[in-house]
Amino acid sequence: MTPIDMLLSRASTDALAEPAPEGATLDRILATGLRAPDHGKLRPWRYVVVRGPHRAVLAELIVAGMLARDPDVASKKIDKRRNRFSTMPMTIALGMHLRPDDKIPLWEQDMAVAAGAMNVLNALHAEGFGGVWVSGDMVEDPAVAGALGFHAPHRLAGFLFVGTPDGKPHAPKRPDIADYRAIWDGTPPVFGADIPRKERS
Ligand SMILES: Cc1cc2nc3c(=O)[nH]c(=O)nc-3n(C[C@H](O)[C@H](O)[C@H](O)COP(=O)(O)O)c2cc1C
Repeated sequence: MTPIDMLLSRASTDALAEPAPEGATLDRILATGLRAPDHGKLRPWRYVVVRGPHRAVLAELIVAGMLARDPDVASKKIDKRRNRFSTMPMTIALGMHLRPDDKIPLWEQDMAVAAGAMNVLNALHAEGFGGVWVSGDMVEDPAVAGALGFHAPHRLAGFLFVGTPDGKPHAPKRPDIADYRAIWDGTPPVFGADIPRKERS
């Protein structure tokens, strides 16, 4: 598979089984995150790997936050979240070590973290693993972020669920690049993606 075929074939999935990457393989995968563009060399990426019995501890923290925010939250919702966080082979909390007073704007720091996460997802795929980036109200929960080591202004950007894809094909239909690229001719381009389907020729 060429490198571009590898990038084009990556697909998010939460249908994940053991094994998840470990040791030197995991470090190599995470090291790709640190190759993301990073204006000002602020190095905002932080990865917290949650494995084994600690998954259930994180799941309970997340559930406690859900109940604190809404004591009437549906038990189905709680069960689903508890189950996901305690059974995914591995969760990687995506931390953002942010510097609000730096001359590099915060949005650029956020983007460096996002670019790093994308590299990690691609590296997982390249090594035969899989994953998905998830978020939700727990990302904003200071108790969850604090337990993982992030106190304001530092914060979470979400979680990667990581493991080995369950074997079923994960090949979602992708949009056509023709609708998302333009060759600029000096006038503002109109993208096919922004034209309602029924109005497209
Ligand atoms: C910051 C961020 C947060 C996301 N949060 C969720 C989420 O909570 N739940 C979810 O199903 N997908 C979430 N997604 C989308 C998935 O990660 C994924 O991109 C989507 O399912 C499409 O799959 P693909 O990556 O194969 O295109 C999030 C993506 C990003 C970038």
